[in-house]
Amino acid sequence: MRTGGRAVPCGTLGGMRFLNGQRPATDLTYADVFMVPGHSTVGSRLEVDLTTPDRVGTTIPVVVANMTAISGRRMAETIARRGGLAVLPQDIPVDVVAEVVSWVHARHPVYDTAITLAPSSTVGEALSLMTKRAHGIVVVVEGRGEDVVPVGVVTDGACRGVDRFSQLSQVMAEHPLTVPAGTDLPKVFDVLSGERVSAAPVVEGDRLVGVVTRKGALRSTLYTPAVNGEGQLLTSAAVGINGDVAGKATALLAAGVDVLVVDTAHGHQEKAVEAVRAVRSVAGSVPVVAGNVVTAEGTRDLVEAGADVVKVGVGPGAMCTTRMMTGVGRPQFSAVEECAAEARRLGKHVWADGGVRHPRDVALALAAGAANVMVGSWFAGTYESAGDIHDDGSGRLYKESFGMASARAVKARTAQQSGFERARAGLFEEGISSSRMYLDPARPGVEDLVDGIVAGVRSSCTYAGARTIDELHERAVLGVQSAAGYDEGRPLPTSW
Ligand SMILES: NC(=O)C1=CN([C@@H]2O[C@H](COP(=O)(O)OP(=O)(O)OC[C@H]3O[C@@H](n4cnc5c(N)ncnc54)[C@H](OP(=O)(O)O)[C@@H]3O)[C@@H](O)[C@H]2O)C=CC1
Ligand SMILES: Nc1nc2c(ncn2[C@@H]2O[C@H](COP(=O)(O)O)[C@@H](O)[C@H]2O)c(=O)[nH]1
Ligand SMILES: [K+]
Repeated sequence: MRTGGRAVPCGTLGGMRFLNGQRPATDLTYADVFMVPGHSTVGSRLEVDLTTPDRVGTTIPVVVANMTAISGRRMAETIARRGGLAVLPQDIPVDVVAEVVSWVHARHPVYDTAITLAPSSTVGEALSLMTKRAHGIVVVVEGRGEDVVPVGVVTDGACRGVDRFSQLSQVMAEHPLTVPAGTDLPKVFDVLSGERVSAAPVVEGDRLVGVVTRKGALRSTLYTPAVNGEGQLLTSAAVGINGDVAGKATALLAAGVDVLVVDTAHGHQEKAVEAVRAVRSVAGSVPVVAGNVVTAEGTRDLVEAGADVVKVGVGPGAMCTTRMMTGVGRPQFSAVEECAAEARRLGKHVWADGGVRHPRDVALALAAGAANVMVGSWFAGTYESAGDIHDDGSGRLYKESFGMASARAVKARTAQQSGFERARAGLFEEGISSSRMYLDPARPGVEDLVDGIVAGVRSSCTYAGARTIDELHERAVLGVQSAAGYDEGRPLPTSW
């Protein structure tokens, strides 16, 4: 594609613009801006294709941030099944990453992994495992390993008011409804609805292969899993910029990692640029994502070092104290807009990283030009995040989250160093060590949050008249609003 004799990568004609051409003099963040509807020929939100233009393999623009309290194996499996990607943190030892990656690659692209226990297991064990996943059942099985046969199903309701030491054989529903693998998904939905069960084991012959819920069957008709060339659920892992970067990247590649992320707070430092070069030199065709930066210059340096995707965001994260500690950072909407424009000029892409609290923020990041959006803390308060679940005493469930530059994370990351070095590193904390992320009782699973994001973004696209993420960026018209303007957009749960 050519404009005025200058080669422009596909999808960059136009780009977003400000209402009445009024580009503000100050930098903006998501809450500062709104999108105005434009003439649209997109007749249905289902006509919108949210496949990301960064070609990493995601079919929705959602990447789970590489944070220890959030991104683990269950998050990776669940989010990839719906088309997103979870990045495993740099602090996880390579052998553990290898084990997680091969486990995620072996998951079913349609059916959720079952929580299984033996008939002799206890109600206490079932209750402690039930909150690890959103589907709400434990499948009681006979047999070992991968070859198990379901003999019963236990729900949370069946465990209520029962002694925690009771055996599951005493409380399980025997001869449960099972769904043969491959059954037409609308039919699965109808059968589960007709039988008034929310979830059922899926079997091949007698053998358990997973669990399907009514919502899961519905979702599988709306979402396309993110998979690699072998059809396995997509995986990603982060590598830091210290030590033997090429060696660690090589080990991650040998483990089967599908997308590599070079992760550091200050991506526009020489050490980070060298780390990107080192990773690029061993990565072959595997996409390399690198960050974080907030300027066109930073973007250019990382792209020139070999990044396919540049990660944008300094200081917007919910666990992040960088701006309060240092005064450094940049309001995220403007950071994404500038970096995305530079990356597109170079034929590359950016991920918007941090500060996402509502579906609107994802839509606005894409309008600014991001190809994908990274979400951390918002997903901490879900069944699938890596942390353990707690009750705050009033019955509300929460998970603990912490920043990756917090004293807590630094302590874990520097465990191999001397006490002196660890104490010194701990002085430079730029994140909070403990926060409570409550589960929303109406949306306790990460897929519930993804449903909201995807519904919101599909709708944004039709308001803008866009069928794809590239078109949303090209067609978006943005305005700047006051705090009162933002407030007006909030729903009102009670009268005023
Ligand atoms: N997006 C964001 O706003 C931020 C994200 N984070 C996240 O926290 C985690 C830890 O990252 P990071 O702190 O880079 O740790 P890393 O362990 O990855 O190492 C950072 C390296 O960069 C050097 N460095 C130089 N200047 C800085 C600086 N201003 N801030 C941090 N390091 C600097 C450090 O040296 P030395 O220690 O000797 O100074 C160290 O060698 C990552 O997951 C990162 O993404 C952290 C902060 C901001
Ligand atoms: N300055 C810090 N930034 C951090 C820390 N831990 C994570 N992060 C960044 O935040 C995003 C996720 O943002 P969120 O608003 O969705 O939670 C993550 O990808 C990192 O870039 C930290 O300790 N300090
Ligand atoms: K912050």
